[in-house]
Amino acid sequence: MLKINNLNKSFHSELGSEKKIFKGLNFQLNHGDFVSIIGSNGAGKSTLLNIIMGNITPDGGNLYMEGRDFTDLATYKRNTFISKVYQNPALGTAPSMTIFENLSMADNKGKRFNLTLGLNKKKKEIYKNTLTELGLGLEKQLDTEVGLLSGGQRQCLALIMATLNKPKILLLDEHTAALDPKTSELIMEKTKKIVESHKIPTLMITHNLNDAIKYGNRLIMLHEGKIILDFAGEEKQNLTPEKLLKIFHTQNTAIKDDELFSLS
Ligand SMILES: Nc1ncnc2c1ncn2[C@@H]1O[C@H](COP(=O)(O)OP(=O)(O)OP(=O)(O)O)[C@@H](O)[C@H]1O
Repeated sequence: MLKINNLNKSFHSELGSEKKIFKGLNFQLNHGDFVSIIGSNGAGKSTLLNIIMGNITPDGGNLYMEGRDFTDLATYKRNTFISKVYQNPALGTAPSMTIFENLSMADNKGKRFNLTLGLNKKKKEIYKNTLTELGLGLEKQLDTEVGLLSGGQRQCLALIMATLNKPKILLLDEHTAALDPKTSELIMEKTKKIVESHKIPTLMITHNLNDAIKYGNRLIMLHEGKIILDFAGEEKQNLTPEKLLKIFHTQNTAIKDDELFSLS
C-alpha cells in the first residue's frame, strides 16, 4: 500500500542551525490498516503527514503507493488519491458555499473543475443518502451555507468530503482536537464507520490515548522522528493508557505525561 523508505528531513532556523526531524524513517501502511499515531510535541507527526500530502518536501528517501514511487509527484496530483482532515473544521470546507456545493466540489476533485457537472438531481440524491447515514440531519440542509454549521457538523462534512471518492489513504491530523468531548466522540464513531465500511487505509494523529487505543487496528508511537512502538491486533487491544505511558517512560524519562497526552 503506502511505503516510506529511508525518509530524511531537516529544518533550518533563521540563524542557520539544523534540526533533523527524520533520519532514515521506514514505515509501511498496509491494506485495511487504521493506524493511530501518538507521540510527544515536536516528534514529527504532522511533518510526516505533510510529507505524505506533498506540502513538505523530504531531503531524502522515497514514498511509494502500491509500488509506484510518488516522492516527486505534485501535491495537486496526490490530492486525487490522498485526503486529509485537519484539526480546524474551517480548513476542510468552504464557508460561503452551501453543503451541496461543498460536496460537489469534493466530488469533482481531480476532475476538470466544473461545478455544474455535479449539479444534478441524481447527485443530490446520492449526497442526501450519504448525509442521512451520518444521522445529523444535514441531508435536510443541503442548501445551507457551511459557515452557519456548528464545528462538529462542519467537521463531519469535512470527513464526508475527504472520503467521498474513496481515497487510497486518509490522513487525520488531530481532527477531533478542537471539538468538545461529546462531539469528538461522535466524530470518532463516524470516522470508524466510514473508514471500516469503505476500507480506507488511515493514519490518524491524536493526543488522546483512549482514542488511540480504542480506534483502529494499529498504534504507533513517534518520538524524535523515530517509531518507538508499533503495536497491532491483540497486542494493541490489550493496551491501556497506563501501560502506554509506562512503556513510553522506560525509553524517555525526561518527558512528563501531560506534555504528551490527554487521557480524557
Ligand atoms: N516549516 C518548518 N520550519 C521549521 N521547523 C519546523 C517546520 N515544521 C515543523 N518544524 C519543527 O519540526 C518539529 C516537528 O514538528 P511537527 O509539527 O511535525 O511535530 P508534531 O509531532 O506534529 O508535534 P505536535 O504534537 O506539537 O503537533 C518541531 O520541532 C517543529 O518546530
